[in-house]
Amino acid sequence: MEIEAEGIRKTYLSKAGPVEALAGVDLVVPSGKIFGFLGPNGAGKTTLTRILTTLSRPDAGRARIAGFDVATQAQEVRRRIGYVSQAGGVDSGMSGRANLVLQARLQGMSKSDTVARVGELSDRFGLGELLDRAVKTLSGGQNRRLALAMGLVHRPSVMFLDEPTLGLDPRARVDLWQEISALRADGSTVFLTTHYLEEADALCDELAIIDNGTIVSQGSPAALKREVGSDDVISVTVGAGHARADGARTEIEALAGANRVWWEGDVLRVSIADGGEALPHLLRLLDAAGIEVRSVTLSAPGLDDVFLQKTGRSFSAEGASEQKPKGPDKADEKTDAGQLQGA
Ligand SMILES: Nc1ncnc2c1ncn2[C@@H]1O[C@H](COP(=O)(O)OP(=O)(O)OP(=O)(O)O)[C@@H](O)[C@H]1O
Repeated sequence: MEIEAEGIRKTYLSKAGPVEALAGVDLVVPSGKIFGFLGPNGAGKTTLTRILTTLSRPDAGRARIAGFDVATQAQEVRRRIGYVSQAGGVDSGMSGRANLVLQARLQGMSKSDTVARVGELSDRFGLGELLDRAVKTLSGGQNRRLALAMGLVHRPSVMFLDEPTLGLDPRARVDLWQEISALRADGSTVFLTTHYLEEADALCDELAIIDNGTIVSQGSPAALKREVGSDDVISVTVGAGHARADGARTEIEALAGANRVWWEGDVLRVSIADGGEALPHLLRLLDAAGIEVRSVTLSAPGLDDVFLQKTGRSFSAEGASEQKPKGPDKADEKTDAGQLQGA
């Protein structure tokens, strides 16, 4: 196992009183996988990431990376991990190349190894002439690619990415997903925090969902959705023949796995166990009844259904909306980042 955590607890003391960020977290992450740590804002994702990357100490519990204890063998851990925080750790006044070189030297790499590695990473991330521009002139997506390259300078086997696509437009987000998938193809383990449900679903082999400092569910996205057991919903917008459609209702209700059939205006909805399997049968029934079908959609249960069932609240209502990346001025980020760079 590449990452193991047991009983991790962390409470922050703030002026307003104690904030329990992690209330006993257990995790096991196999190597060579993309592991998603999904939860709404404030759930505890960054706190756990900082503990696993040796930047913060838990109040209780133990964690190991590649078999090394994060508290007592921090140097060993730091050699094996890369961490891209929400702030990115990139100095925006310097060029990308200067950032990469600085990072490599801080990691103790020789000059010749640094030059070779910067060249490799430049090719790999298509950075090219972007490397010689000041970082502040780069787009959000280019900036994230540079931050990812910086995290990879010392060839870590485990990458921690804290909200890697936060604030990016959909195109740049999908580009970055490809880069993250390529890390797995190279054999790295990726631990990724996100509050984007579709990102967790599309990218991760396995997921843990955290809420209020507690893991509420863990498994592959498909297994979590199966566990919830929600039906697919087929929605058919009908044209002429709407009135006649009710004549077919008994047969529609008799379709295998159908649990509920109802109308919303001119849209017929069927809640059914396996929508893909039932869809052709449903369309044949409607056709036989002389009903004009204008459009059809099939929606499968999503991770939002999993969150709803496990917590009793909807994910989107929990502040999981768009937000800006945290700046480097986030509490104790600067001082702690120095620890990792100095490793
Ligand atoms: N330095 C700190 N002092 C006091 N409270 C803190 C501190 N850092 C985090 N917290 C609180 O601990 C809880 C967990 O925060 P954390 O940043 O780990 O959540 P998160 O899941 O990463 O959120 P986000 O998605 O917004 O990044 C929140 O209630 C947060 O306000």
